[in-house]
Amino acid sequence: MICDRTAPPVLELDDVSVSYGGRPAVQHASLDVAAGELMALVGPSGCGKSSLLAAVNRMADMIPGCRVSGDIRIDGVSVTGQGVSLPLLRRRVGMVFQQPNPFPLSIADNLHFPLREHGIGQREVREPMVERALRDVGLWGEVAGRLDQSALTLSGGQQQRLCVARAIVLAPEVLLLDEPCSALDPIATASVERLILDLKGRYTMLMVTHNLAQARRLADSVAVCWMENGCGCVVESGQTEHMFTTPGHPVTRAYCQGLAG
Ligand SMILES: Nc1ncnc2c1ncn2[C@@H]1O[C@H](COP(=O)(O)OP(=O)(O)OP(=O)(O)O)[C@@H](O)[C@H]1O
Repeated sequence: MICDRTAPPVLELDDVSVSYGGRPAVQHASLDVAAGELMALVGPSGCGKSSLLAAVNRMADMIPGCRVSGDIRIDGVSVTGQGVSLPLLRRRVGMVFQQPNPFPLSIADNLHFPLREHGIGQREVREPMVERALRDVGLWGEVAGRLDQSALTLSGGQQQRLCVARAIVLAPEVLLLDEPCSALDPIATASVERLILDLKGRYTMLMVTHNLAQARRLADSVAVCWMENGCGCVVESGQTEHMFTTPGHPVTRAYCQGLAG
């Protein structure tokens, strides 16, 4: 599947603001991510990129003093209200963090664990799901003979690909990636970038990156966050090549050409 911009977006952020202890961090952010699209969220440090990701999967709910307003919809249904099941939301929205963070369990159990947590109790049902996820991230050939070994014995790039496998084993509708390569060396970065390219079209992804060249290499679309009046905002979003070659906003022009930020 190629990303389909004619269909209604899978992920919508509609006038989203996030504050901590009453202090605004990001205000009035609106974004649409189409089915199968990879959108890169770029911008200087502190302009609220991670806060927006935390609003989508409601990790923000766990941060004392953090308040999110506006609406976030997945497949047209709001995920911001009181009645939303957070376990179900976490199943629908996978997340990969900057630092590879496999559980201190075996390679296989890193994937069995979330499946068990979400009620898939029978090992014989889980096993093919685990294998499929490991194949999807290109790890199966590397780990098939050592599934019982600790995940911590894997290299950094393998650990991050395992974390992607853990995020997709539950077949989420949306995948959030928070600087997924920034803690990796160039070789591991290349392997994770190849994986992200491979997942494009199959998952709807929102990825924070500081690496503009990476955003240009990987993303279908780019949203630029910026600080205005001491608070983060999204100044412009659009298709990647347009954002790098003919952006509409002077901030985008300066940032994407490396003149600011
Ligand atoms: N748990 C928190 N408590 C208080 N303030 C926070 C918290 N998390 C983030 N902030 C503040 O919110 C603002 C936005 O931070 P956020 O981490 O979302 O920005 P970012 O663009 O992702 O930055 P970076 O690129 O450095 O990761 C910053 O001023 C930050 O200090």
